[in-house]
Amino acid sequence: MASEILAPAASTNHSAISKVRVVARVRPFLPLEGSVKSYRVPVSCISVLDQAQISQEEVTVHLKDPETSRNECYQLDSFYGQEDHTVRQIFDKEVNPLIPGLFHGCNGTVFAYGATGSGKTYTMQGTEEEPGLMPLAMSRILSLCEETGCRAEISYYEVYLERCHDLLEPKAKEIVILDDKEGQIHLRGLSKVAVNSMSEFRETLAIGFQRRKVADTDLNDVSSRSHGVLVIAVSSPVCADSGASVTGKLNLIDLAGNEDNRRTGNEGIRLQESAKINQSLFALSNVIYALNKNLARIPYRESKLTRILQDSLGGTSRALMIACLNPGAYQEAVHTVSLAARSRQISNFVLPVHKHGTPQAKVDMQSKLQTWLESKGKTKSAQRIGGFGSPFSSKTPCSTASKLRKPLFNSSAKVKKTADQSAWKQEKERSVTVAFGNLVEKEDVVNSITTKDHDAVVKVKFNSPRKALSPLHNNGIQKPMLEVSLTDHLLTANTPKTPLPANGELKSFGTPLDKFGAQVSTLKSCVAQEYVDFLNTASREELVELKGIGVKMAEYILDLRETSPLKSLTDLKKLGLSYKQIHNLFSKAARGMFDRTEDLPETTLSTNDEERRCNNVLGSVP
Ligand SMILES: Nc1ncnc2c1ncn2[C@@H]1O[C@H](COP(=O)(O)OP(=O)(O)OP(=O)(O)O)[C@@H](O)[C@H]1O
Repeated sequence: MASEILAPAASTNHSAISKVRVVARVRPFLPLEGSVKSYRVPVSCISVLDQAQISQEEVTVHLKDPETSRNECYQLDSFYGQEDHTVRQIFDKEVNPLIPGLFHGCNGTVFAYGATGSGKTYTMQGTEEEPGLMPLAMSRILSLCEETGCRAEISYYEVYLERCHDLLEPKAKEIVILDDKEGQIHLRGLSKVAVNSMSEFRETLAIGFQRRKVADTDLNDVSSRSHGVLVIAVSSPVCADSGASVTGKLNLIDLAGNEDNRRTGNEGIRLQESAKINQSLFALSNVIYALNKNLARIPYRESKLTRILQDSLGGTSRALMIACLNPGAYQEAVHTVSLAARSRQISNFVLPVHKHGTPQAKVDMQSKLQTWLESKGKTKSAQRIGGFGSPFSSKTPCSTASKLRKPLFNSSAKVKKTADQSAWKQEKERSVTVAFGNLVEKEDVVNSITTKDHDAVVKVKFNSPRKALSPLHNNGIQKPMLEVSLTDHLLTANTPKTPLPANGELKSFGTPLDKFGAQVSTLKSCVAQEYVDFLNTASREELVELKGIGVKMAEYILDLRETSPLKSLTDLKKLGLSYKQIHNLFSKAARGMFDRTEDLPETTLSTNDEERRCNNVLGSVP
């Protein structure tokens, strides 16, 4: 057994394209369920269309609302119904096959996804009587470690209110999520504990379980308020010849559940937790959507959860998703299974992670991947895999994509840059364009831009379910200035850095009043854009100093602008600031600019003073 496990990766071919495997697990009805709604035996809304399919490679999951008879079908990889009582069955068929790969340096991720109360924690942690996937996996890994002389270490952390906390060795400092140039995720500050036996494992983890945030809600007495992640790392002994060691990691993730707050009865902190949970799960659905649509930019940075799952969705880990289902909750089941079905389309490119990998090996693997993709007619995916998380790429995930995006900004966005704008800023603004591709309400293609850079033609589609910041197409289109009201113009001013029109250009505006109106309008637009630029570059402290932006909003802006810099002041509205707050923010920034003379401290201003003030304002316009 040991020799089979430690055989070189090449001979056992652990490097491969690996689709995310998705299975459904339906928990049984709980004692109180069913009797609440009626006295009849409760009927499950979830079944498999053809029972004979269960042993096949694909199953059709049928969801039917017993009250309205609405129904839907989805294809998944496997199905575990209410009658399959043991988690061991899932372990043997689904998780166990991932374990030998760890000993070759391949990473694996198992994550339980589903609505609150659907049985995620039960499946992952289990109970004393029925161990869950976490202890079952540890037990198997320990027995293989014994045979092979490998070492096992565990880490356990939670993502609570968008912050990562070590649960084995609590610290004041948050754990920092980093990715290396090969796209691998690293957690700075996370402790590791060596584990040699199951009793050590249980003892260590029990403390972590107690520290994890759990609370009583109307839908679950022991509802997880955080995403909990157990990492089991397996390291081979250091090779005497090469000094190399191989480490493979298994992430076992118990996600917090989607919550419908009309039903949870959540208030106060529970509601805040719930908002963060739902936000991160929404980010997860955006990532899955973007991967399925082969979008050039995958919004991993929208939440901590998607950051930690980055390597498992479109990266280099093997991944298993367990869609946990409550048999009495039709709408929740539709939501969970539809996302699960979409996750099945995602491909990862699994390869062993050797601490001392040779460049030659990487090049060979790249050509292998390229050949495979070309044979499948999937060269677009090759670009993505090359760009996101591929160990073949020496560039950061953004760099490949931004190369593709570059011409978009030169030709269609028509952004006028001042000489002092840094390359960093340009890069950020580039990423805005594609980021907005993911932010439009309808799933239909609502806009597409074709542009040329050298010989390549890049077509970017804007087709995502989410609406957030300004869509790109606003960028190049300007309303005639005189038709725009003052506040309208301030809040939508997204023509960056337009210099004031020269007198000659204003002739077409007709009367002197029209000209003046146009100049004022442009001026405001410039100041608004300056302000947006400031918001995109200011430090946390500078943001906090702004009236109306508290610490939380400052941090939210910092987080968000990493991937989707603000395009206009309207974006602040979409971040949750009220119209009045934005107005106050802006008017403070532009104080003095529009004051009437009687508002000023001096009652009279000389022409020179007015000129000077005007020059000051104009001086800020590039
Ligand atoms: N297979 C099962 N057999 C028996 N009881 C189960 C099973 N799965 C779940 N349960 C019970 O259902 C309830 C909800 O399960 P659990 O806490 O695991 O849900 P969850 O999805 O983790 O919820 P949350 O997202 O709120 O944390 C618990 O009381 C649990 O004991």
